[in-house]
Order: sequence, then structure tokens, then C-alpha cells
Amino acid sequence: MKCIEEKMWFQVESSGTAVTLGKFDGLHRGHQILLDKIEDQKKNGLDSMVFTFDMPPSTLITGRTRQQLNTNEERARRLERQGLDYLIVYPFNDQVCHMEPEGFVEQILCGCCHASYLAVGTDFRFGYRRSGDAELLLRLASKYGYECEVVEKAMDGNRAISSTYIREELAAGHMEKVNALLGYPFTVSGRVIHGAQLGRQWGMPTLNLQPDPYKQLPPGGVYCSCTIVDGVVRPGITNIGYKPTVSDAGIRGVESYLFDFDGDLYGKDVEVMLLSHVRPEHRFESVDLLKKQIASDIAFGKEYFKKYPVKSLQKCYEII
Ligand SMILES: Cc1cc2nc3c(=O)[nH]c(=O)nc-3n(C[C@H](O)[C@H](O)[C@H](O)COP(=O)(O)O)c2cc1C
Ligand SMILES: Nc1ncnc2c1ncn2[C@@H]1O[C@H](COP(=O)(O)OP(=O)(O)OP(=O)(O)O)[C@@H](O)[C@H]1O
Repeated sequence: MKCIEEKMWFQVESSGTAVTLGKFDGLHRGHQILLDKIEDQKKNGLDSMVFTFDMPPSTLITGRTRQQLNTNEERARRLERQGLDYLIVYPFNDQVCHMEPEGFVEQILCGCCHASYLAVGTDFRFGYRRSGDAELLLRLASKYGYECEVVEKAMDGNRAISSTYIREELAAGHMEKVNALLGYPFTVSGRVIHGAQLGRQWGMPTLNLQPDPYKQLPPGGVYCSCTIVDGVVRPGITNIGYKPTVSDAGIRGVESYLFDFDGDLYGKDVEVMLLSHVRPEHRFESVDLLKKQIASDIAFGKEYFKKYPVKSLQKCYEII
């Protein structure tokens, strides 16, 4: 996958691209319909392209930085695994903000990206004050020589699936719902760092991650999880939080105990899939009480995985 980041003017080598546009935070089931559309255009000799911005457009306008379902790195990695040819992470600056919609189509989509096919959802907006929409893209199609497909929103009952909807469910810790809306398990990725090594002394070595500050996490607590280590999906149990019983550093981390695993993971890049909320994190009166509780969390997790098909997660990881 070719990634073009932070460049306002460029020319892709491809002579014709199939492009989908938007923020694509989460790459949820609705986004997946558009991704399938552009991949399908490969049969017509086009290269697939996702055109997105380096930060959500609302950030520049509201001045607030919102946490995301995916970090930009996670989004890029996922798209690359899916076989995308081009990822454009366009700078979202004042000049772009003030661009008229037709100018954007002519200069950027056609001029820089060589778009021959566009796929967007019905509510797609672009250009100055969001004045461009899917209808305009359809109207300009013959003038600029591209084909445009406008896709109906994928629904969950009577609510459209959107990144906003999924962020709400994630904030409530409803992992089953989050994962159903995404179409794959929500993951937190990071490099394994050193913890206080207490877990090892308790006979329960754990891997610790320091998640990206812009990554939205579910509420602190214990989750049944699977961790991808060197491409292998391993079941376990994860605590997200501050370890208040043993630490007052106030640093939120992600910590996983992998069942039936023994190995040195320091420095490795891993991904933790969060599958089901078990309980909130507590400050215990003593370390002994915490250890007892963790033993019971582990027993609970092992029971969970007797019912949950880990094999399907391995498959899901290999497909995406
Ligand atoms: C399944 C699980 C549940 C945990 N629950 C809590 C908790 O409720 N409260 C807490 O203070 N720490 C909790 N912890 C964090 C422990 O305090 C931590 O694992 C221990 O201090 C070892 O940390 P270390 O990796 O830095 O050595 C939990 C850890 C795991 C793996
Ligand atoms: N449920 C859906 N079904 C089909 N297409 C969708 C769906 N949701 C978004 N899209 C389309 O995917 C592209 C990227 O969407 P984008 O990420 O900007 O929106 P979103 O998921 O609705 O996020 P937000 O909640 O932040 O508005 C757009 O073309 C959009 O119209």
C-alpha cells in the first residue's frame, strides 16, 4: 500500500483509481461496504484508494481533539492488510477547509488522485462549510469523467451505523455491541513495556501496554480478551486502568494475562482484542484480596473461552 501523507499537491502513478472518502474512524461495517466497492473495481483495472484527512474535520473547526476508535497507524495497518493500493491522509488546514467543493473534485480527486470511480455514503459532505454532498458528486460525474456510486447507510435496527454510535457504545463498555457494529473485535495495539514485575512474583506474568493518548478505550475494568502475538491469537484476561491497589502513579495502562503462555514479550508489538466486560477495576484493601480476585477473573475468563470460539478470531485476524 502506498501512503501519501501531509501533501497538498501530488500525482499518483496509477492511471485510474477507485476512491472512497471520509474519516473512516473504526473501519466499521458501513465503511466496509464502501471498501468492498472500491476493491471490486480492481476487476476494471482500477487501483483502490481511501482518501481521508490527517485529523477529523470537526477537530479543526471545534478546536477539540476527540479520541478515536482507531489511531491513524491502526487504520493504516488494517487497510494495508485488506489489500488497499493507496491511502491518502490529506492535510486538513485552513486552505483545504475553505476549498469550494467543485475545486476539490477537479484539482484533488481528479487532478491529484486520478479518480475514475467514487463510492460514498448518502450523508457524505465535503468542501467549504460542508456544502458539497453525494448529489453534487453525482452531478459532476460526466463533466469530470468518473463514475459515482452512492451507498445506502448500513443500519443497526433503525439507527445508522456510524463512528459516533460506536464511540458511545465503547464509552459504555458494551464490547459485544461495539464488536457487532464494527464487524470485528475492537483492538488496542502497542509495544510491550516493563511493568512493576509484581505479576511475575505472583506467578501471573502480564504484558503491559501504554496506549496512544488519542485512542478511545472502554471504561476501566477487566475484560475477556485475545492478544495477537506474532500473528497468533491467544486468549486471556485484560485489565484497563490505574492499578489503584498497588500504584498511585495515575497512569492508565492496558495489562493482559495470557492463558497457558510462557515467553518473553518485552518490546514486541501486540494487539489486544477486547471481547466482553467482566467487572470494574477496584482499589482493594490488601494485595492478597486483589490476588484472590484476579485468580477468580482468570477462572471466569477460562470458562468464557470454553464457549467462545478462539479459532474464529484467528480466522478473522487472518482475513482482515
Ligand atoms: C485480570 C486482572 C485484573 C486486575 N484487577 C485489578 C484491580 O481491580 N485493581 C487493581 O488495583 N489492579 C488490578 N490489576 C492490576 C494488578 O494490580 C497488576 O496486575 C499487578 O500489580 C502486576 O502489575 P505489573 O505488571 O506492573 O507487575 C488487575 C490485573 C489483571 C491482570
Ligand atoms: N453505515 C454506513 N453505511 C454506508 N456508508 C457509510 C456508513 N457510515 C458512513 N458511511 C460512509 O463512509 C464514508 C466515511 O464515513 P465517515 O467515517 O466520515 O462517517 P461516520 O462513520 O458516519 O462517522 P461519524 O459518526 O464521525 O460521522 C462516508 O462516505 C460515509 O457516508
